[in-house]
Amino acid sequence: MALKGRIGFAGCGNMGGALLKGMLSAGVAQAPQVVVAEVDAERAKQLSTDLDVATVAAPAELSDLDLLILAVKPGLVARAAQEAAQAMRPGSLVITLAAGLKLATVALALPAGQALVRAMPNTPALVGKGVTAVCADPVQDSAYLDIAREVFGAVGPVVTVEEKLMDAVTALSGSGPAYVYVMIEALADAGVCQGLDRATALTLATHTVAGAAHMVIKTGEHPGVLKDWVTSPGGTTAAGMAELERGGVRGVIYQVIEAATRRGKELDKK
Ligand SMILES: NC(=O)c1ccc[n+]([C@@H]2O[C@H](COP(=O)([O-])OP(=O)(O)OC[C@H]3O[C@@H](n4cnc5c(N)ncnc54)[C@H](OP(=O)(O)O)[C@@H]3O)[C@@H](O)[C@H]2O)c1
Ligand code: PRO
Repeated sequence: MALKGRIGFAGCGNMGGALLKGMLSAGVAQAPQVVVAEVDAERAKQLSTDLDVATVAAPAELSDLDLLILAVKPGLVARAAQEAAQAMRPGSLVITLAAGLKLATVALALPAGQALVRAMPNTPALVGKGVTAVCADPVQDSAYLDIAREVFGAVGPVVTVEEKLMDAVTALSGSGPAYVYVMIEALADAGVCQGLDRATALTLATHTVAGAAHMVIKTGEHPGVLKDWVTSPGGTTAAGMAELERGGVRGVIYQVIEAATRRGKELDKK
């Protein structure tokens, strides 16, 4: 379904840009509805050239918005929200993408009663393969959460969580693509180490990760079952698995998610 009304972005870098491109490609928004406030002049020029959207230099120049997406770094959100607040129409919605920042913290920078949703998307939204968690104050009209689900539904599945779990979401799926890229890079490097040429190794590594993820999605099987399909008794995979376990990869992943979750909580206190 297409969104109605005017949509503004305050900041449109890696995440905002991925979301905007994904929304336009999916047809959930049309370029003439969108105005982007972006302080980076080069980035703004590229957005207007590549996506044909209107741009302004700062959130204070936004006007008449039905939806505002706050997509600046967490430390800049309060200021951008204060500047953009004058642009909001009655009945409008603000969506914050900021890692760590609680709804209550962002609400302090907005007029009393402004509808607000907190979302944690991820950058694969750019190619329509994102995944997003959303949350809102339970006393708020649930229609606003529906609008947010529509926005992010254009670029992948959307889950709704309690706000206390948003830092865990951020650690897992918000930051997660970076961990997977490291995995792809490491698989390719290790293939090169065994004599494969780099391009071949990268193709094999990338499609192995994508294919394995698709198997989980399409078959609905537990990843442990799918792992067993690959692992012949006494075979090559079992030999590799033994090294994975000796290296403590599962434990390291728990620590990674724990550290990133902790960092999310710190961001709200800065
Ligand atoms: N990147 C991700 O994977 C990801 C995933 C989920 C959520 N998020 C969240 O999304 C938000 C944006 O992250 P990002 O990685 O997209 O950051 P980013 O790439 O730095 O993009 C933010 C953009 O906003 C610009 N900007 C800064 N202050 C501004 C202002 N007052 N008005 C208008 N534009 C302004 C920045 O310009 P300058 O560079 O010149 O400052 C930059 O171009 C963060 O809150 C982050 O926690 C990010
Ligand atoms: N990128 C942001 C960060 O690293 C939030 C999730 C992904 O803080």
